Amino acid sequence: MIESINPYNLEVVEKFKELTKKQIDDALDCADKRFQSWKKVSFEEKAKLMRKASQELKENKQEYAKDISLEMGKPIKQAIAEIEKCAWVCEYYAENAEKHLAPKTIKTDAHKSYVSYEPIGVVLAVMPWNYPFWQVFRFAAPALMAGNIGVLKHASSVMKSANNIQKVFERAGFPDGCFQNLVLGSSKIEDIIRDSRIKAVTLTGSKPAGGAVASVAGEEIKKSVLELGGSNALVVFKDANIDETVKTCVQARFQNTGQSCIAGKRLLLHESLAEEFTEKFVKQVRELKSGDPLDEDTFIGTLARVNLAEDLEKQINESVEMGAEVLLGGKRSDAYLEPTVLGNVTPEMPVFLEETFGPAIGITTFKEDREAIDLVNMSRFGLGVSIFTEDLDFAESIVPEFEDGAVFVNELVKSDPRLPFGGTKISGYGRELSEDGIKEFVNKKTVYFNKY
Ligand SMILES: NC(=O)c1ccc[n+]([C@@H]2O[C@H](COP(=O)([O-])OP(=O)(O)OC[C@H]3O[C@@H](n4cnc5c(N)ncnc54)[C@H](O)[C@@H]3O)[C@@H](O)[C@H]2O)c1
Ligand SMILES: O=CCCC(=O)O
Repeated sequence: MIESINPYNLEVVEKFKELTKKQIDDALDCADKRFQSWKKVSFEEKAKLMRKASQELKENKQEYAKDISLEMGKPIKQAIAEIEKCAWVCEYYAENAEKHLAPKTIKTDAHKSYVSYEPIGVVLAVMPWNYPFWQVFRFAAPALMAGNIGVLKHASSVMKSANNIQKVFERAGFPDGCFQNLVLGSSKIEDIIRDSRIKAVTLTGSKPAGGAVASVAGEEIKKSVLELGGSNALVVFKDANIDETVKTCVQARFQNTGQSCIAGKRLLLHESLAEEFTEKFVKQVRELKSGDPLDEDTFIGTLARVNLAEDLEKQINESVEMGAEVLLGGKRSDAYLEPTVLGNVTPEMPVFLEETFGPAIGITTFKEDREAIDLVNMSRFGLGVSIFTEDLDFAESIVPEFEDGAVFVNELVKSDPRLPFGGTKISGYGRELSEDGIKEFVNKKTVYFNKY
């Protein structure tokens, strides 16, 4: 059985029976058969269904959000915002997919030559628990609009949300088999990737999971997209607007109780403003309200599982043993970890070197701009970086210096359906969202006409 456990009170939310071999086979058959008809459906018809999915999400956001909060401890207001963002991505692709995938004429010596973007078939999505709806919708909306079929292997701890996502597409009127949730543990993934009915795989999650999935896909010569972890830096240069930057950095680190791949996890402060900034930052973090995720006023919930809070506590304790100073928090109770701020953090410490997936941040100071850039690039991760300065020309001049998939100036790194999203280095490869995202799982077919 697969279990969802409420991390706030440790009660079982629901149990789910894993699919049998025969049920998996039937689901893949259904998906494969559906592809034969779905690939011929017009953009207009697909867009109509995708807009219905958006409507369904908006009309029932409370119901879906409550299950997210119960399964992984996300504060309810943030869970509702997640559902609203899913509605947005559905609308975005309903509106733009046809434009993104319009054939592209290329002038050559041919009578006519162009590239057409065609669906490839059934795509497996292996997804994490931190944004149980959003991670899936940002794959599913473009995939379905491109004419592909989606099968989902979600994190075991959010299986109710996974079933709810299938329900959204069913309620919207998508034909059977367009999108199915497979109730499975990760040990079954290898066989599914190797199945000839699966044409490609996308994984959002950790490096070990990404490596395991990509190796199998590689052996089978199947396309993969990996959206993995991050350890984004928040770099505050000496001329930054301190009050605005403090607010943005608190959001960047502590929203979703710190469980976001693109959260700002390393705070790099110019030494000239470090004292004032740290004082204001710690004050605002202290004011964040922890509590029951179902309470509208709660901003910090629990982590999604007790072991995740234990892992983070260990990273904090080891960093403290190496010389970091606890400026706030640091204590854990079951899946709850106090919002934590550490000072005197150096690059050898776990909170700098590793990804910290929860409400904790380490502060490191720098003297020279070059030193800040080097500290950012020192990370093995490369998802994104936020830089804060009033001098936009300076900001623009250093953008090429960063090795990350995204640079945000005076803003936290965030995902937006209109912009490509993805990383470099061990944060993965490929892009989601925007035109780049929808073009990951299509056959870019070269068409060439000669005329005798
Ligand atoms: N880049 C992004 O967009 C992004 C977004 C969210 C989370 N993440 C990352 O995800 C991690 C947290 O999520 P998580 O704990 O659910 O990650 P995880 O890697 O443990 O799990 C992600 C998914 O992969 C599956 N999985 C795990 N091990 C596997 C294996 N060996 N073979 C096949 N499948 C396997 C899981 O069952 C789950 O469905 C963090 O590192 C975070 O940064 C990245
Ligand atoms: O966890 C990573 C993705 C979060 C987001 O897209 O906002």
